[in-house]
Amino acid sequence: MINVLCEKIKKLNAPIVVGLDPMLSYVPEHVVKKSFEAYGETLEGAADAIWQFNKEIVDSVYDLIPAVKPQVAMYEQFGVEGMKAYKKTVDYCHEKGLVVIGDVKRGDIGSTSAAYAVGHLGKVQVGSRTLSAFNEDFATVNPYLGTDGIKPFVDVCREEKKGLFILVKTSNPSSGEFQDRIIDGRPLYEWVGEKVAEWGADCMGDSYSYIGAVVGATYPEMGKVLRKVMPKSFILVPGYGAQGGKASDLVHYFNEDGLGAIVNSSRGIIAAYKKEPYAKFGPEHFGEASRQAVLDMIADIDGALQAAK
Ligand SMILES: O=C(O)c1cc(=O)[nH]c(=O)n1[C@@H]1O[C@H](COP(=O)(O)O)[C@@H](O)[C@H]1O
Repeated sequence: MINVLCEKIKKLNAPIVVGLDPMLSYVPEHVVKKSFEAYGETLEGAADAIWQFNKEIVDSVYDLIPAVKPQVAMYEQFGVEGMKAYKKTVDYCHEKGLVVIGDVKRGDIGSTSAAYAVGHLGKVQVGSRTLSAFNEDFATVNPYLGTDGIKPFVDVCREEKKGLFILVKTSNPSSGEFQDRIIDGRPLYEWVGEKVAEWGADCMGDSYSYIGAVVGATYPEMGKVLRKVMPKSFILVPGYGAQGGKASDLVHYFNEDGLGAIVNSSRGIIAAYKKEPYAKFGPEHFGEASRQAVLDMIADIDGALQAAK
């Protein structure tokens, strides 16, 4: 799947991923109203609203982008109905030819990680049948438990030709509390980055490992160092847009081949219609607002990469 991701990025000249993080407050009133009329003010009504919202956004942008990243928490808050909307979203994005990065941030002791890996990336044995549950192409994983928490995910990825993005340096303000602590003379995030490179070393696609990393856009100096620590790891870069990351900050996350990183924006794209300069589209045309925001993001990142050459 890492090869597919690289090919799509090259073909579209768009190293970006649209984060499908649908809070109910981002869904325009006319969409919510319709879902509530059909299902009432219930968890099912909310789940239907976020699914209808996602569908229109995906229909509006799928031809411009290689991948989407649904964030499971936004669905999970609506319980089982929300998780059904998550699964519908994953399947619909696949129908549209998109690579799906399940932002599930899992990771536990080995046996539990194995179950997470099977549920999200692999197949589960049910009597005589082998069935897919969520079936995303990549998953985000938390490495805090160490190698035996990661290995079951790597094993499933190898078997299924899927991939991981492992948290190395996160974009949030408190990420330094632990991640920047100096251990044996080096920050923890560097140790984790080195480990990601090691875990991914025998998991190579054509040019990149399918065991990738997450490094936030909000720490560009650290991103520059981590690019060198993990030269073959694809880096998922969240934090562009709503969290303040700028295109010029991101150029060092890429390798000289122009690949090696994929930049996420969630709120900046899906809630574009709520803010300038996209408010002119109005809530009725939120999909068109998202499309324009995607076009602008692609041009912004391309401009920064060209300027850095
Ligand atoms: O793993 C992630 O995707 C992630 C890691 C990180 O360090 N920071 C981060 O913001 N994310 C996710 O990326 C998305 C960012 O959303 P926006 O800030 O709206 O673009 C959310 O789904 C976060 O959960």
